[in-house]
Amino acid sequence: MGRRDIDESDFRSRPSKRGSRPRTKQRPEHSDAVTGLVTGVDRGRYTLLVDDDVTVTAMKARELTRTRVVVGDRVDVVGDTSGEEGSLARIVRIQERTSTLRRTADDTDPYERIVVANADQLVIVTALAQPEPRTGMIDRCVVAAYDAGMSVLLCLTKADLASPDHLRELYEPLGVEVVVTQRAASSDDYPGAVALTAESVEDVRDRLTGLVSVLVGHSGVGKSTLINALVPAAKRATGVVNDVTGRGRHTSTSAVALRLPVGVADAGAEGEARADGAGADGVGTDDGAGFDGWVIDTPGVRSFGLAHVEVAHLLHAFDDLDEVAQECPRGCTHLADAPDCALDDWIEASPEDERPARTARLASFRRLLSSRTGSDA
Ligand SMILES: Nc1nc2c(ncn2[C@@H]2O[C@H](COP(=O)(O)OP(=O)(O)OP(=O)(O)O)[C@@H](O)[C@H]2O)c(=O)[nH]1
Ligand SMILES: [Zn+2]
Repeated sequence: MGRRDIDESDFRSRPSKRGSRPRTKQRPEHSDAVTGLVTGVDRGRYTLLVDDDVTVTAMKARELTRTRVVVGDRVDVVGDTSGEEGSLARIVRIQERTSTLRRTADDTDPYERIVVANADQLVIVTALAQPEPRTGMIDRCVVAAYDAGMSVLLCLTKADLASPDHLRELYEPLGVEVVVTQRAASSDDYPGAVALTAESVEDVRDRLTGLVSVLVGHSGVGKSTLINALVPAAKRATGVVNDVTGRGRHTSTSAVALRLPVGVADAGAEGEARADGAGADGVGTDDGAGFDGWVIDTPGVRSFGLAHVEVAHLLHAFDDLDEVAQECPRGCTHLADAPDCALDDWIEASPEDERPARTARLASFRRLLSSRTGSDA
C-alpha cells in the first residue's frame, strides 16, 4: 500500500464532536512526520520500527488519546525519532489499515477490540494432544480471521503424540491450509528445551515468509516453542506453568511483532540477493541474513468473542457458498434446520463425484456459523 496521508477523522462515520480543528491547519504541522510500524505496546508506550531498522519509543499525541493504536499499525510519528536512549517520539496519525483483527470479550459483549492491524494471516496453533485440540476454539478463530479479511493457517503441533488426520479432514474442506510440527526424536526431555524437527520448522517458515502473521493458541500448545524455533532472538518463555495462578508465565497480555529471519538453508543466497538494497523488509540484521515477514505473538489472546461478526460478511469468505446462498429465502440462517436453505439444494443437485466434498464443506461451514453463537466447545 502506498503511503496515503490519512488521519483518524477519515475513519469516523459521524463527525467528531471535538473535530473543531480543520485538518488543513493540522497538516503542515506534521509535514516532517516519518512512518513507523508499531511492534509493541506497553502501558501507553509504543515501540516502533522506523526506516526498517531504528527502534523508536513513542507515545500518542493528545488528539489520539481516545484512538486505539495496536501492533501492526503504521503510524506517522514526529519529534525525536533518533531512537536514542531516553528519546520519546509522538504518534500523530494512524495510516489506513488493510485488515483489523477484532474480538469481543464474549459473544454478547458489544464492545469490540482491535487486536492487531494490517496482518495477512491468522496462524491457529493447536496441539494434537496435551492439551487436546478443541475444534470449537479453532472454529472461532477461523471465523474471526475470515471476518477480518485474513487467511488462515492451521498449525498442528506435537504430531509426535497424535495424528493430524482427523483435524485435516475437518478443516481442509474449508480451504484452510494445514501445517504440522513435531519434536525431534533427538530432543532430550530437559525442561523448557524441546527441539522441533528442522523440517517442520522450515515448513512453517515457508508459509510465513513475506507475510504478516498473527499466532494465537491456548496455553501449552507449544506456540512459544515454535516462535523460538522460527525467531531465535525472540526468547519467548516456554513450558512454565505458574504454581500460583496455574497459568503460563507470560505476564504481558499485549501483542508483540517479531521479524521473521529468512530460512537457514537459503540464508546466504537471500543475504546476497538483498545486498542491492531491495530488501525493504529488513536488511541490516545482526547476522546479515535478513528478514522476510513478521510473526506477531498474542500472549493474551486465548479465544475470540464473535459478537461483531455478521453472517453475510462471513459468507463472503466462501465464494461458492456465497453465490448459492443468494437463492436463499430472506433472513435465512443457512443452518442445518433452516427451511428451504439453498445450500441444501446445492448438495441435492451435486454430481455424484462432488457430493462428498460439498457435503463436507457445507458441514464445516455450518459448524463455523454455529460457533458464532455457540459456546467455546
Ligand atoms: N511432545 C511435544 N511437546 C512439545 C512440542 N512442542 C512443545 N512441546 C512442549 O509443550 C509444552 C508447552 O510448550 P510452550 O511452547 O511453552 O507452549 P505455549 O503455547 O507457548 O504456552 P504458554 O507459554 O502457556 O503460552 C512445553 O513443555 C514444550 O516443551 C512438540 O512438538 N511435541
Ligand atoms: Zn440459506
